[in-house]
Amino acid sequence: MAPSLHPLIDNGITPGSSSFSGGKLHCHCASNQVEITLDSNVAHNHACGCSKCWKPSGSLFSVVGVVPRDAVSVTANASKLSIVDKDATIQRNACKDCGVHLFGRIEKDHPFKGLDFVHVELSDETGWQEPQFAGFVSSIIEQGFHPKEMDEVRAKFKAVGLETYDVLSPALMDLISTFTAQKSGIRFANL
Ligand SMILES: N[C@@H](CCC(=O)N[C@@H](CSCO)C(=O)NCC(=O)O)C(=O)O
Ligand SMILES: [Zn+2]
Ligand SMILES: [Zn+2]
Repeated sequence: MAPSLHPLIDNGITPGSSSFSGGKLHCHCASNQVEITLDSNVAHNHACGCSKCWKPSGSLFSVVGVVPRDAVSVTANASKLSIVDKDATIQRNACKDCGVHLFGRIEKDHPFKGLDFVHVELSDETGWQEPQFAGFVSSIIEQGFHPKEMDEVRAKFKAVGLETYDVLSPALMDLISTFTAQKSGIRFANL
């Protein structure tokens, strides 16, 4: 059987709703679930093949999007959260019991500072923005995926209408490079 990319992608993509304005996320614990309330839909939602983003078991990819950090609140069982890697750019807050990542926050100077990374599959609601592209695709090889099967993975994304990149999408890479240029003193007119 072909490996699962992600449950939100394998059987085709369901478009989100432009009027949807948020909902709740829950970890996978059977009881005392960590609950996060989001007062916003996600943006830049994407499949991520990197080794750091949380993936549902059996899936090669994570699906992760961003929300303004002011739109994120922990509304139950906050004491179960712990940061996976305090040195990482994205500080991923995971449930100590089930391992699910509830939100990832950037505290250092970074183009995405102010945005939290979240996984909408942890919500029962529908209307979340659908995945827009697949990023860090080649990174799955670093986790043991066979290099010769990469064409099949990229073809599956294409078949459901998603572009694949080995870092992030051009729009996001341009944002990162613009931030880096400005930090080094470059000023662009009419941005
Ligand atoms: N090949 C590495 C890549 C790890 C990586 O750089 N991940 C990205 C994307 S995460 C969501 O898009 C990143 O920005 N990481 C910053 C961080 O994780 O703190 C690997 O697979 O590990
Ligand atoms: Zn849990
Ligand atoms: Zn990632």
